[in-house]
Amino acid sequence: MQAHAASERTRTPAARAVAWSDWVALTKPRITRMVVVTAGLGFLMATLAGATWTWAGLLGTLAGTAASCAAAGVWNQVIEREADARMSRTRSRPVAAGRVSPRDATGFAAVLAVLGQGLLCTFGTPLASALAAATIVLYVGPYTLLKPKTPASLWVGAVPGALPPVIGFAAASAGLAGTPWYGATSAAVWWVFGVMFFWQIPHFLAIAWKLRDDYAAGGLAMLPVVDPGGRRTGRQAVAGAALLLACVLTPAATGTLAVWAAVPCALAAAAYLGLAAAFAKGLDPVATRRLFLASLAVLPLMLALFAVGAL
Ligand code: HEM
Ligand SMILES: CC(C)=CCC/C(C)=C/CC/C(C)=C/COP(=O)(O)OP(=O)(O)O
Repeated sequence: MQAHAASERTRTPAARAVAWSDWVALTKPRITRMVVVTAGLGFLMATLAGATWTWAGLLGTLAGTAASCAAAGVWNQVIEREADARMSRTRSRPVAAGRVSPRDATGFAAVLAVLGQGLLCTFGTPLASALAAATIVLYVGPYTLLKPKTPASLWVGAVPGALPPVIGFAAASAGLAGTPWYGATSAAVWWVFGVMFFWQIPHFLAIAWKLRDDYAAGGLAMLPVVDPGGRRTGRQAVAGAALLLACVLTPAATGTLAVWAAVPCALAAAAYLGLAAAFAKGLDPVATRRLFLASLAVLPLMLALFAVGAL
């Protein structure tokens, strides 16, 4: 019995069959789900602008985006395995915990990336595939590599975080270029990019402030780790929320977003800004939690309003 237990402990990850749950966990299913929803929103915006709707186009695009996002998440876990192993939130991840070898995970990511690009080229457009490839590169390259070095990684990571609606739009918009709708709706999609980009700043700073000890243990230079007093963290959260509000007011003023959609959107952004200001002032657990929870509520509301209110 003891000999058996010892041999269990000394088995390498490669020698043991990987459990299905670990393949699934490697794909970061929660972030992949959000990415699929926001890519679907971009696809919907293109079809509302007159692009041809097909189920094959939609499902192929969503599957291709999901596979691309999963590939990015798997590669990220290979690169960050040592940091992940030091943080309580991430130490049970499959590569960090040694249940999947970096080599197997890298192979899995490559298969997912090729599958994703194939699906996007076949059921979407080459432009959508190129944008997804660029999203993977930005996330796995600059963002992941900058995390241990500088808090500016957040502003870099917000780019791949905001690109999925643009990918969905590009996948559905074949044949749409040149039509009167195309220019207006593609402008609206870039405002959606802006909304998602700036929304992430308070979203993440609230999380990182709460988890600052964990990020410090992982050796990641998130803003709350290098700014223990929290002044810069609070200021950047307020700046992100203020720029988010500008991403609602500007398209409303230029006629890209209908006023009936812009009003509730602006109210949501203003409430988010108020909560970011309260967070910056107190930096207490209640204000931090409120800002995080508000981030989860305002994003779906604003994205839905942009999808139906874009002119
Ligand atoms: C720089 C970009 C981002 C970073 C660093 C980030 C980081 C995180 C982290 C660490 C959590 C876990 C919080 C916890 O365990 O308490 C989280 C939660 C969450 N994030 Fe983000 N996030 C980013 C972008 C996004 C984007 C683009 C979306 C949606 C499209 C999103 C949606 C969510 C949601 C819904 C949750 C709560 C539920 C869950 O954990 O899945 N995040 N985020
Ligand atoms: C279509 C496609 C390729 C989409 C990929 C987009 C993508 C992965 C966006 C994620 C945004 C982001 C920076 C999340 C945090 O990652 P993190 O590494 O800080 O999270 P962690 O701390 O949980 O590891």
